[in-house]
Amino acid sequence: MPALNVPVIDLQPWFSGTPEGKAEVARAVDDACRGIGFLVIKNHQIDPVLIQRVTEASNAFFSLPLAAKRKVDRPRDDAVRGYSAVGEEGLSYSLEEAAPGDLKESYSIGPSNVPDDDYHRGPAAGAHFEPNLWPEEIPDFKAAYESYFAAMSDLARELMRMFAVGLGLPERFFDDKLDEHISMFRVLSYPAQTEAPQPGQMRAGAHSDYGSLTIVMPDGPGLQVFNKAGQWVDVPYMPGTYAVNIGDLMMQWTNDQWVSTLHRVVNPPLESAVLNKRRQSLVFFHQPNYDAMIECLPVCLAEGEQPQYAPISSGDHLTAKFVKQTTFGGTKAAV
Ligand SMILES: O=C(O)CCC(=O)C(=O)O
Ligand SMILES: [Fe+2]
Repeated sequence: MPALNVPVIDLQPWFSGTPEGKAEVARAVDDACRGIGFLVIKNHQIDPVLIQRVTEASNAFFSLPLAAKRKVDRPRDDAVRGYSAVGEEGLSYSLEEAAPGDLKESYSIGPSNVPDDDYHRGPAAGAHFEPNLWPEEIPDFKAAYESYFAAMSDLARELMRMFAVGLGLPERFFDDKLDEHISMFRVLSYPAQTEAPQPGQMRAGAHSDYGSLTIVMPDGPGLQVFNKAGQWVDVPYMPGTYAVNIGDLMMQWTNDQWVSTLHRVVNPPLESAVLNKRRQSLVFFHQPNYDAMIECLPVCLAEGEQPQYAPISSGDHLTAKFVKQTTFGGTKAAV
């Protein structure tokens, strides 16, 4: 019987480092990834002061006048950097569903301090190491975002180690496929709603994520996940915890043994002064090195079973998702 609700997993035994503690956490993580594709983690070791700094820098950015935000506008469809305004992205486009744009604005960055060599700047790198944009109005913005990106990269590597142990692989199996990861960090700001949304319009429409895993720090409820019984259930909101989910790439790597689940962010009740307020979430989309090959893990194949997917590089997998979105959405693609 798969899990129908999102489990809360305490990572302390993993970080304490005993073999039993690590095995226990890895087993719980593996169960969650098979059953519902989502977990909430506590004792994740991320400094609350850093979370606060990024939160405040983001509050300051989204409070700027639109013209100031437009100075760091997303440069191109294939370059997810900088600012996107309300309604410019629709996550459900990736499902080939026509729906109005999401009721959110966002700011995105990728890796910083990228070396000027062929691997990072040559044609094979495509737009994966596109330079970041920085709003000059907020002094701590760049430092806070870069530190947070680095902290998330470390946590994601640790989660991938839990994944490896949970799947029965050596703990460091994924390490060399992540050391040049092409992840994205996005802060999403969902404004308080002043009028009823259009039919089908949400803060974030139903979608699955693309990459290996996503680490989300919301500042309030609203995130829901579609479980194997066909019900939308709330992801437990507990201040200070992260929601983690796996993306399509991880599902493919495990030959569908793990599930990349549909999720969405629902609208607040329009009339409620308490619940209808701006919602901000810090979202880290982890994506392996562009040249890492995503090829059915042998531990995920039963004897005589065939892989369901042809091997593909992480970079091509991501690019294919963007192409699908821009083609269908006809507007700037979301992540
Ligand atoms: O804001 C959230 O809680 C989640 C957003 C999300 O699922 C996404 O941007 O992919
Ligand atoms: Fe998502």
